[in-house]
Amino acid sequence: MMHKHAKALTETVRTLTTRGKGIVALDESNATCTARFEAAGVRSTPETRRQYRELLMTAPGSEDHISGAILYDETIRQATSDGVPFPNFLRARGQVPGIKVDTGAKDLANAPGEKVTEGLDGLRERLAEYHAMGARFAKWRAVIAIGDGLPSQLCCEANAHAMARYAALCQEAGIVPIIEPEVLIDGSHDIDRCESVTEHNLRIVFRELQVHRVLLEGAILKTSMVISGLRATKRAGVQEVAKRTVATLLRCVPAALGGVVFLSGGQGNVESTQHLNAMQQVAAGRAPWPMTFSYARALQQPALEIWGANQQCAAEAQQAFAFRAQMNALAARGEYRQSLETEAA
Ligand SMILES: O=P(O)(O)OC[C@H]1O[C@](O)(COP(=O)(O)O)[C@@H](O)[C@@H]1O
Repeated sequence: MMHKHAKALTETVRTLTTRGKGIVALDESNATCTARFEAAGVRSTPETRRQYRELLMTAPGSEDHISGAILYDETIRQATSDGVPFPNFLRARGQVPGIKVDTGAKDLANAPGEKVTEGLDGLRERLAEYHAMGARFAKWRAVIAIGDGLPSQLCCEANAHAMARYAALCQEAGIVPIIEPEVLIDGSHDIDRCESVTEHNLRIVFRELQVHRVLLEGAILKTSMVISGLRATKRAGVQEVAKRTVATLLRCVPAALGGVVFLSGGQGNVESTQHLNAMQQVAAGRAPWPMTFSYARALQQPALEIWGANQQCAAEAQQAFAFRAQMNALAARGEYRQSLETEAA
């Protein structure tokens, strides 16, 4: 069956995964944004959130490295200080505006310690509105926790089902779905455990996408890396993470998929860049889909610290953001070297 929006969807995928560019996630829900602002010493209000997102979106030079930005419902309705709606601003700069459409991960009934992501109610209508505002891609994040006996089959299946329904509705609206099943880094598990959970879960996700007739060419996977738990006694090194992640993706992700992007999930900034670079090198000539970044924290953190300490330092914060975007853009080509971090300083 030819999908009625196949052409538009695959074009959006192509723009988002342009070689040497990646996606910035600016879609923190108000609760997450407030927690990050408070840690940086900033009061979280609609206006401070708008100022901060404007600072990042308008950072000079970042447009060379960023293909699209994921916005939050509040943000997509906001505008630059000159009154240009954010989605219009992005489009004028050649960047694709995107929108987070899930309404958050809630406790999953009968599954203690596990969550299911909500947001399907009214989604068709919300997607039509976002499309009219200029959004051409969307994001939905499910969280899979590793623990004693976790994740359960129930949790993986409930989340995959919801994600597939979300993806099908997005494509019906001419919007590229980013499907983000995040295997959380929290815990003391080793990399073997992360690999088997990631593999098991990805198989369920792609089976469900197929059941719901999702056009793989018009969809993007946003995944966590195969990595040791944060509290693991012996954490795997950069090369190991790269090899395991690429091997797992090659095993589970159909070749027809439009692209694979990574979340940073609590890794350090430089660490996230190193991992992307190493994965690109490991995958060279083997991966059938483009791979790039879709980081929130790993792109924003230095900028937020500068701006949080002194809101007069907006230009410096912008430089810090554009710099991380540049480092990750190099990593997306497999051309990053850690010495570039200090050379620039
Ligand atoms: O506020 P939420 O919905 O919990 O989302 C948290 C963040 O997680 C992400 O999916 C991934 O971000 P990180 O790269 O910081 O892990 C972002 O897109 C999003 O802003």
